[in-house]
Amino acid sequence: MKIALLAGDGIGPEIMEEAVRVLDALRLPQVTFWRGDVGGAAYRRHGHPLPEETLKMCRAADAVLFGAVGDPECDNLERHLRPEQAILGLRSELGLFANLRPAAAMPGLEDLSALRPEIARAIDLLIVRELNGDVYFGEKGTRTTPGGQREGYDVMAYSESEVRRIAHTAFRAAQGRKGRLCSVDKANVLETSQLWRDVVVEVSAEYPDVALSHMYVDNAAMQLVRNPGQFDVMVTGNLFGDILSDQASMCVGSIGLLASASLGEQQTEFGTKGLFEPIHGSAPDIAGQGAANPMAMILSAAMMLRHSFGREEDAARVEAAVAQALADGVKGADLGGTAGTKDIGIAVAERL
Ligand SMILES: NC(=O)c1ccc[n+]([C@@H]2O[C@H](COP(=O)([O-])OP(=O)(O)OC[C@H]3O[C@@H](n4cnc5c(N)ncnc54)[C@H](O)[C@@H]3O)[C@@H](O)[C@H]2O)c1
Ligand SMILES: CC(C)[C@H](C(=O)O)[C@@H](O)C(=O)O
Ligand SMILES: [Mg+2]
Repeated sequence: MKIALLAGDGIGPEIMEEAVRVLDALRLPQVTFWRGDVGGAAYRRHGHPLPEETLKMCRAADAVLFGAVGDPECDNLERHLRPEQAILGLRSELGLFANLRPAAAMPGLEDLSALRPEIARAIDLLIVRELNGDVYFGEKGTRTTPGGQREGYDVMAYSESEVRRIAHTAFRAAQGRKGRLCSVDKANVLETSQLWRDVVVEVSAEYPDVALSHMYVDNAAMQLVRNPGQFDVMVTGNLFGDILSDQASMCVGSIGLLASASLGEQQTEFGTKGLFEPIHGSAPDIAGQGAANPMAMILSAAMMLRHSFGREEDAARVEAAVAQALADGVKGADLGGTAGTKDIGIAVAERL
């Protein structure tokens, strides 16, 4: 099992260390770790946020464990050299079009939520976010209007094949859960969304056992706070999924808790090749302080064990250890506690 570790920027290296601690503690057979440079750190060393050797390493690996990228000192670089281009580049180069972002309340830990416990208790949802298209990857640039003003533009587009393949992923996910799928779009305004909705409806004919509903994204943002328990699987585009998943994290408790899997179609001898990362970023405001919560990173490693290595039992062990650590009061500052990054990693490893 070849795992590429890309720690990246800011809190990335701190949280990655704790995920590796937990993986080491599992004593998995035949694991090889490769370490690669990515993001602002890679730009400084190699002049590019996604150096060719890092991409090569990721192509050769069975799975990629990714920390975070983003560095305020790089915010004025030309866009193609900015740290964020590394994660966007990996997602598209590796064909990772399906981003699974689960958000579930942990029993007994509903008081972590920013919502009232009786509302938070019911949260058990999965956001299926399309990851290779949308306004992220359309033509973009700046130009001058006829009136002489500067104008920025980013083209939003989805082709029907892009929508179809993520719809299949979402329907299949719903079949394995409670059988409900809510497609989130902005079809009342956007042509891209109308096509999205039409294609999702077409695909639904193949899944008569899944109850499909549609919701506009503004309403979905409101419903996530009003009654998040109504959702089972939500499927949406790249931009809406990015925003809604950060919001969902606070419904559970903290952005430091939410993991993700980015999957494509490539199979390895162990499972589906994927990239696994917390949904949060490099958190420059707390980087270097040992204050970041590594749980989202550790839970991303659990998702890797499940999806890329078929090790469901180990994945469940890690998830249970995280829940137990929280139940025992091991909380980072993001959850109002005092535990540091390393304390949390050690506490999880001890509870495996
Ligand atoms: N996939 C990625 O690598 C990724 C994701 C999101 C943002 N980013 C990048 O990260 C940089 C910072 O972006 P941002 O501030 O908007 O988002 P962020 O997710 O990095 O941080 C938002 C807030 O949440 C806190 N936070 C995030 N993760 C935490 C953790 N594990 N423990 C405790 N607190 C945590 C931060 O301290 C900050 O206050 C930017 O450069 C952005 O582009 C990268
Ligand atoms: C860093 C950025 C490109 C990224 C995204 O927008 O996809 C991040 O916000 C995420 O959620 O993974
Ligand atoms: Mg995001």
